[in-house]
Amino acid sequence: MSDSTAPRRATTLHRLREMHRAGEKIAMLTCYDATFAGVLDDAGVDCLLVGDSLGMVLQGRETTLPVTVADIAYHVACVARGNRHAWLLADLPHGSYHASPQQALHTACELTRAGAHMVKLEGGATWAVETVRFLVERDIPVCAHLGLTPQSVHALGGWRVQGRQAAQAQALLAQAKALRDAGAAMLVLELVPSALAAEVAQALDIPVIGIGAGAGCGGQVLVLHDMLGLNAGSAPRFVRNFMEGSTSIPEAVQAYVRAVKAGRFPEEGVHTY
Ligand SMILES: Nc1nc(=O)c2c([nH]1)NC[C@@H]1CN(c3ccc(C(=O)N[C@@H](CCC(=O)O)C(=O)O)cc3)CN21
Ligand SMILES: CC(C)C(=O)C(=O)O
Ligand SMILES: [Mg+2]
Repeated sequence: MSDSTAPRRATTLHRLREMHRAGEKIAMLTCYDATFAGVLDDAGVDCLLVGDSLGMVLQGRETTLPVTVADIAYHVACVARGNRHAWLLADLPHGSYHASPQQALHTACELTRAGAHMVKLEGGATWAVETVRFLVERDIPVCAHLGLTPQSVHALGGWRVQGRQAAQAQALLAQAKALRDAGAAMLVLELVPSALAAEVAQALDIPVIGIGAGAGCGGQVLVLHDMLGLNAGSAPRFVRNFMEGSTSIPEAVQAYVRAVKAGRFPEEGVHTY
């Protein structure tokens, strides 16, 4: 934990690497507007992600696939106005980076113009690795995303845990290393068994941020609405409602940050696979 008397500085990529080397867990939440950006930033959330999950939680769609670059850019601009310290990531939405590295660069620049510090893209196939390299060579920080990649939900056959079979697990580990070698500065691992996530996190020197991937990761991310209990009944198992035991939203977000930093969330066997 940093000295609470020192003025808080903006979270940079350099600072995230320092935190990771020092073993401090990184707390990330999704965020889609200026008011919540201020609340999350004040509560000590290190990274805000304008996720394409906004298609589901804000737009009411069944999947993230219909989300456009304009949708993400609009919410990035909103979040950037309310944020003061947090590192700001934006998802590259479905179909906005698959055609070519040039298309990915064009999309990434739209989002950096809107205020994003880093872009996140899904997948670990050769084309995705090449796209990561292309962006990083042009000084755009990139976060990779493996495991359950929601933009592939139809190809994967649903919201299913990934990497349960040994061959799948080895492929995921190899893809993670290739993405790191291509310059990805962060990796999100979604819905994978805890043991595999811990193995990946240990094999890489970059922060691995888990969602449904166990406490062996270098940090955690949740969808904001889920951790505020707004998805009750239909929330996946890896979600914890931090409004339980809190009397306000800022308090719930602080509880999330504390639980992540202390390694108390996620709990093995409760929120894990
Ligand atoms: N509100 C929200 N939260 C999320 O975490 C989220 C989204 N939306 N949208 C995009 C994806 C979809 N996600 C999901 C959705 C459902 C499950 C789910 O029901 N999983 C089962 C496990 C299935 C298995 O064992 O293979 C579960 O019981 O948790 C998981 C992730 C994660 N992402
Ligand atoms: C859940 C996170 C990792 C995400 O990609 C999103 O919110 O879109
Ligand atoms: Mg996403």
